[in-house]
Amino acid sequence: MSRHLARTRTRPPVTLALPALLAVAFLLLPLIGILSRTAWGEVGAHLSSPGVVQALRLSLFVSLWALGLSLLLGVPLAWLLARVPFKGKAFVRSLVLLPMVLPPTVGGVALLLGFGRRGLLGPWLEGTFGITLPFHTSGAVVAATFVAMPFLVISLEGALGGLKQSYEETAASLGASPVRVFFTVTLPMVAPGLIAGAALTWARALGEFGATITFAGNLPGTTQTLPLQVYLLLQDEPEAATSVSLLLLVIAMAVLIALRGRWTGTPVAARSAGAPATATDGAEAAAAEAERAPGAPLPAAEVPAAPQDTGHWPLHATVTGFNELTLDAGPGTTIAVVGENGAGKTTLLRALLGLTPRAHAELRLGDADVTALPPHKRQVAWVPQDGALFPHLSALANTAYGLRARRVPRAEARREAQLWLDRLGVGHLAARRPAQLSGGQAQRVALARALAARPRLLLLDEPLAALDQTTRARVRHTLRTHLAGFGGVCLIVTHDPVEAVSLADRVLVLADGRTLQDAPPAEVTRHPRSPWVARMLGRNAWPGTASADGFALPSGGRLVTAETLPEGSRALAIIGPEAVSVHRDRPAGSPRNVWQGSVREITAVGSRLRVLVGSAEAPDLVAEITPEAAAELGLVDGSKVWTSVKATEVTLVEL
Ligand SMILES: Nc1ncnc2c1ncn2[C@@H]1O[C@H](COP(=O)(O)OP(=O)(O)OP(=O)(O)O)[C@@H](O)[C@H]1O
Repeated sequence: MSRHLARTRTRPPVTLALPALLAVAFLLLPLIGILSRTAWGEVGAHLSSPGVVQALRLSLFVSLWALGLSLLLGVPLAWLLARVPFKGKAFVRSLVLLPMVLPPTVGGVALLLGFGRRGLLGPWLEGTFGITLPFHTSGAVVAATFVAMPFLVISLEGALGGLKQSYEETAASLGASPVRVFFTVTLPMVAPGLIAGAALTWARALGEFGATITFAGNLPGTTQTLPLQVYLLLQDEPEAATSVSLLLLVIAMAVLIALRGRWTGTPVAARSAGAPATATDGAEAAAAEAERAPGAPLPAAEVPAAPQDTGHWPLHATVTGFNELTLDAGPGTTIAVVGENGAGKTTLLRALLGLTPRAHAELRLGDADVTALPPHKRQVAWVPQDGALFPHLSALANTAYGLRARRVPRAEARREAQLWLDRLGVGHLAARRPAQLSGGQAQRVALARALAARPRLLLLDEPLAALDQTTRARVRHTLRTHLAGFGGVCLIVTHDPVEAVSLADRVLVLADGRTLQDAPPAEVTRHPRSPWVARMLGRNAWPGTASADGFALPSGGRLVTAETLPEGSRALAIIGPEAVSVHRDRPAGSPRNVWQGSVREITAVGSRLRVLVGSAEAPDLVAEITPEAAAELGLVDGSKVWTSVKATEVTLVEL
């Protein structure tokens, strides 16, 4: 394999390879110079001389302080730049980067004019705190911090930028305050970027020269750090200077090799950092689940008692902005939210969470008006599409997260979390990290985590979308069982008609952010109010106008119907695919709607076939027939057929 790869690897063009090699040589030569001129026998003596030891100690002291200050100031600054939109952000970012491109001596002059004795802040610092920065070790710290902090800020900002915000938003929906979210979710998840930035910052502070000598001076034991020593030694003892340079070189190289380029802000890679394995790992995940028999949901009789608030939380919401709608639902109602792409489903959920300025929700849960509350105080739990399990926490710690955020003692929170995991059939996986779970298992843990947070409103954004068919059916069953005991309202965004019809008590159809239909599944299936919903539910839906003798199609065709609507009213004619008959020859008999056409597509749905027939006389029509019937008719793509629909099988829905 590797030999094959070596053979197929393309040779880089000489015009690019040559300058690149020259660049490497250009960077390498000075290092070779140091190595070749080092008096290896005397390195020990040079590095242990009192002056060097003193400078080394001072360098470590100054660089560690500079690192501490950079962390203290730079971490919040990086967070602000990455997370908060504000005016002048480009200017602040340029300001952060400035010390990286400014000649360090110019930086030193600027520091003198800012913090020096006669600088802007100097007299105040001296008068109030008795602090004089120049010619003092604290001055060396300030100079080192000035030049080194940008490395921390850009590295961390890059890492924060690559972190999906759904983790932090989910944490907030589980009740964690912004500060708690920052320390328990954000920081651990960007730890590689933070560590890399910190290492670079420290290395840069250790090597700082120009700003220090200009601003803090070159006083032995006070501000004379190792790089300043090198400069002095170069004049009197060049060999000692080479030995000290070698030391700094080794430290810098060691830091860079250890980081292996990570400082440029590598985002947390989905799978490796612990995002759940998508269950589209398919058969493998399903097989793994089946194999772990203890993972099957518990039969209702064996389900441990729900450790949740036993309250009942009706919902009343008035949403304005992109979404314009009012929603009322009794406790325990499950509502499927459906609509075309861009209809405003996610925006509605985010408005209820208080997470978007694009829509505003006046929200009442039970007796409490939570409109003015921030997301973490609303008790509205959210399960985003990918589950957003925190990759650095075990399934148990993930599930206990909401309880811990509500200050439930650790032991109690873990006990309750374990109960929820047991209820959802994943109790045996409590110790696993999300990366070690299949998609179906991860979704159950995400659901357990949301329910354990004792929400009063539950929002599930396409909870089963990432799962394969087998796992999807199993998790749907689990979901139905456990939503049954939930005392609040549950909104499930879905594109899957089976999910909408089988899970929900009501289907809320959105179009352009508004309610197009809000009715029980049976009613929506029978009387869909838009062609899109009808098609989503697998039905034929033809828009047209009611006429005296039936239904007029815009193309000029006519439909014979048993029911009638006031003449001229706009309506949808709904025809179930099972009500469409397919024939080889023109059918004779009772009054029927009959069209001639040709088969455009045949697809399998479960044990039946759906046949799409195109016709010049009527819109496209889908028929559902058995494979045996299809074989008898000899149907293939392009077959000439006749379709018929009884007048009594056409339902008219006034628009
Ligand atoms: N942050 C945003 N800024 C501006 N417009 C946005 C933003 N987020 C969404 N939109 C727009 O708002 C509309 C509704 O988006 P939303 O994500 O709520 O739709 P959806 O029904 O969830 O769609 P989908 O089924 O594709 O997920 C879309 O037209 C979308 O382009």
